[in-house]
Amino acid sequence: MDILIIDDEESIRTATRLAVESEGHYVETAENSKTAMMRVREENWDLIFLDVRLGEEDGLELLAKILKKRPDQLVVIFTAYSSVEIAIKATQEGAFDYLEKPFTPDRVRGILLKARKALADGNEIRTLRNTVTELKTQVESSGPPTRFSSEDPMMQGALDTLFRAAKTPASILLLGESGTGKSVIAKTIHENSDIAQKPFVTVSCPSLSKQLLESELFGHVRGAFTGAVKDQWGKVHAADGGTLFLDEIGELPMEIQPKLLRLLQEREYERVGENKTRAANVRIIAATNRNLKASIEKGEFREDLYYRINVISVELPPLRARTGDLLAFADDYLTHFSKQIGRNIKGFSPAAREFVSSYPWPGNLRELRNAIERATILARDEYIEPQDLPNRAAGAIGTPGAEENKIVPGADLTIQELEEEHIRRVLERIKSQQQAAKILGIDKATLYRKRKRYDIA
Ligand SMILES: Nc1ncnc2c1ncn2[C@@H]1O[C@H](COP(=O)(O)OP(=O)(O)OP(=O)(O)O)[C@@H](O)[C@H]1O
Repeated sequence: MDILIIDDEESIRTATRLAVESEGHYVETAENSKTAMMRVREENWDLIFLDVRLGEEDGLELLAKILKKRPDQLVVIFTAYSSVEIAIKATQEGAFDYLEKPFTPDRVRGILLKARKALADGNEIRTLRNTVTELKTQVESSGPPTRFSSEDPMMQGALDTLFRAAKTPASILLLGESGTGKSVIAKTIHENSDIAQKPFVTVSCPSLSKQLLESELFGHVRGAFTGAVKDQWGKVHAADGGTLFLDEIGELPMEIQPKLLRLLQEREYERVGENKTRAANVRIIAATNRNLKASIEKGEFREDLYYRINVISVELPPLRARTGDLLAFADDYLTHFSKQIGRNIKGFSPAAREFVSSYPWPGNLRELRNAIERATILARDEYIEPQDLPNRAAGAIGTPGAEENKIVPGADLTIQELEEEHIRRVLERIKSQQQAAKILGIDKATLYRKRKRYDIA
């Protein structure tokens, strides 16, 4: 584990360092809260030991700051013998455990074991969360029928290229705004390929930490990192002979990019913590809503990797540019959802049709689909009316009933509605996901999950 010891007394720093290092962990120390916070901001620490009294400074105040920055951080508080109240207060305020001074190496060992277990459990929970996201995506895609015809020349060209490329082993890069159907197309390309009988495996690049993502892709061996309690194969192995779909590849951390490049160039990879080189036999389809050329310029994406995945690249136009297709999608969704919930909705009123055609649908097909599903449930009559469509859409074209102004703290809103609207507005203003996540006080992976949950483009 990587461990930070924060104490103003040199003797305690040294004693703890020796006890921890003798167990094979990496240790750094800090003697005041300023240095400590700097290291907390810069690095991920598996465990932090923190003295409750840091000279003139209050260790509990520092605890609060650390947990604000990193809510899942494990912090063990050093307390003086018999100050039980402080130990209780610290654990109530989020400390993982406490250690009474003077302590024995055995007690430190006990805490290290407990921390290792907690980290392993945390990793498992994160992996499970990711699996749930995947399953949700699968359930979502088993919804309404998919339509692969278009009135729009750009979309026709894109579909033509994709269906021709499907039969070849070439890597494909799908570009387009969120919700334009990149994941659905990736699956369809696989189903129309010669390897359709083999697995189709998705990796969501932003939804995991760098370390978990690397292990998710390539697998790991026992002991490769904290929480790697047994050998595990990755998704490259799971997709053997089939297609590996890298969703949101623009979010792939720089450190993993050379490994993906090697996978594409040499068809080789290694599991994390192992030297044995393994052969990879997968076809890669990647998708992103980012401008990868701009990412290259900013030094966030490798140019050589870009050229490797860009063999066949296809841009899916946003829904607002496919006006000729809008109503066809809306009708498909309506037919599907009214059948699903057993309602006999005959169609859209002329005003609702006008509405659907003129709203820009920034969340693209995903937003349209959700709006129609909701309208099918809410419709009072046999025809969908504008007021059955979401308020956001209504507000956008100035229809009475717009409720934009009701989105204020203290109004009749659920916390979720408030959160959704806040995230939406920050993202409308701030284009960089990194910066938006910073403003919102969450990490990029959490922002990604929330965007998916609320269908925010
Ligand atoms: N060809 C299609 N026909 C009908 N509906 C579609 C089609 N493609 C996508 N959709 C609908 O839009 C939803 C979003 O599609 P998808 O997840 O593929 O978008 P995406 O571009 O991958 O989004 P993101 O960038 O956010 O991952 C799907 O769940 C589906 O309901």
